[in-house]
Amino acid sequence: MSEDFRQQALHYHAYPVPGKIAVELTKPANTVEDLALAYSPGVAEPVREIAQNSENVYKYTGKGNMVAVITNGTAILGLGNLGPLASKPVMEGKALLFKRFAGLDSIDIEVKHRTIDEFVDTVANIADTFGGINLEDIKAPDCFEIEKRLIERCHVPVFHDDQHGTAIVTAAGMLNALELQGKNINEAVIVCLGAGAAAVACMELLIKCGAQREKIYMLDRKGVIHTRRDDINEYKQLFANNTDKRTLEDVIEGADIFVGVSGPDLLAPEALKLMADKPVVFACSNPDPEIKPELAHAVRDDLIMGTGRSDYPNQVNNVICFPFIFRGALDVRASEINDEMKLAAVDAIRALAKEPVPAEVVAAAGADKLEFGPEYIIPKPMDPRLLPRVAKAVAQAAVDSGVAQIDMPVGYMEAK
Ligand SMILES: NC(=O)C1=CN([C@@H]2O[C@H](COP(=O)(O)OP(=O)(O)OC[C@H]3O[C@@H](n4cnc5c(N)ncnc54)[C@H](OP(=O)(O)O)[C@@H]3O)[C@@H](O)[C@H]2O)C=CC1
Ligand SMILES: CC(=O)C(=O)O
Ligand SMILES: [Mg+2]
Repeated sequence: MSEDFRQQALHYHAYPVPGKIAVELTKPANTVEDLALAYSPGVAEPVREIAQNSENVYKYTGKGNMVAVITNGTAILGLGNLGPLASKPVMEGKALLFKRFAGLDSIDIEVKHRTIDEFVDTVANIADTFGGINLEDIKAPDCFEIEKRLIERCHVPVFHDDQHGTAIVTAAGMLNALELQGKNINEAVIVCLGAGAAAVACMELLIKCGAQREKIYMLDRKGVIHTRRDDINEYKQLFANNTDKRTLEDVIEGADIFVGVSGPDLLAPEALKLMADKPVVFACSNPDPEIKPELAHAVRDDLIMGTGRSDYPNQVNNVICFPFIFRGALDVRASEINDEMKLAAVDAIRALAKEPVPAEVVAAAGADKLEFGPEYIIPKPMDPRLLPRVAKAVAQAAVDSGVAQIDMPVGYMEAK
């Protein structure tokens, strides 16, 4: 990152007011009459209504349009465990994206805790305040247990974005990229560098989309995860491959797919050269990918490449999912975000990439043209069609799979 860009980023966050989000009022609060309605005595009326029937909270408060972004700061992007306070700009960033792309109000909550029990208790005890809980940047394996226990305890959808948001976008982009490369996910040999939150969820969803578990080679800091290792947790164990291969160089030879959800600059150009013809390389580590696109393209001209960043083509980043999946889930008051909803999001994102792109999106992307192909496998985050398409598909899937607690709103997303 250049010094100039670093200064720009710091300036953006500091001015004209510190941070990226604030609270806005939705009702007038100017006169004595306004205050009598907003506060005492008027506020007592919705209190009584909600106390009588808890569903009224959706009628009289902002709960149904509010998502909490909650973290402990243990896996901030690819920067690692820098603690709750340092994670705040990222969490405010997620809140900004919820509002900008899906009109959802969102607040960041950074939790200091000693044990998993303490974190789960903290979140479960405040969960009813919100329409949904977006867990963010919590390291593996803790994130798996935390999410499972919160889903059991909370009455609103709980979704760990780094797992499922990333997996949905990766699957959508991957299926499109493979189609362009003339390859089939069922036969693809897959290397996944990283064995944490994003890695495990991405590989599980690719398997649901047709990938074969035994053709996946997952690696952590110690190398390939294989059946003779005795130092792996139960989540890595699911990907223990019965192989003699031990290093990235061993497994990447002849591989069709590389998914990087690990850290910066971990894929050497020499290793990339060993992949099969027409490979797909998603170097998703943020802010610095496993290999820079310019380096990758310099050594191969037959690859399709994606990164997590906005400033390269093919941004494989959970921003293309989380605002829209929560919009759909909240609008039918889904009790959870299930596999049917996740797969509906994959299909909707995939399909949109194949449609002609509106001129304003092309302009906002700073591109001359955007057309389904190696440099455009996935929609741009600022594509306004993502909201109606993904939210509607997700809401419909929630209704069809029986987790929606209200009917699909009449004409839902049709005007958009
Ligand atoms: N583009 C996107 O939308 C997203 C990108 N990401 C990126 O993915 C990365 C991981 O995030 P997340 O899964 O949440 O974090 P976790 O902490 O849960 O997992 C990190 C994983 O990366 C592995 N790893 C770290 N360094 C190396 C290395 N040198 N060699 C091999 N493996 C390594 C760790 O290995 P070990 O288990 O041995 O510690 C661990 O398995 C981050 O860079 C993040 O920015 C994450 C979510 C979304
Ligand atoms: C994009 C994101 O959520 C991450 O890198 O952690
Ligand atoms: Mg994240």
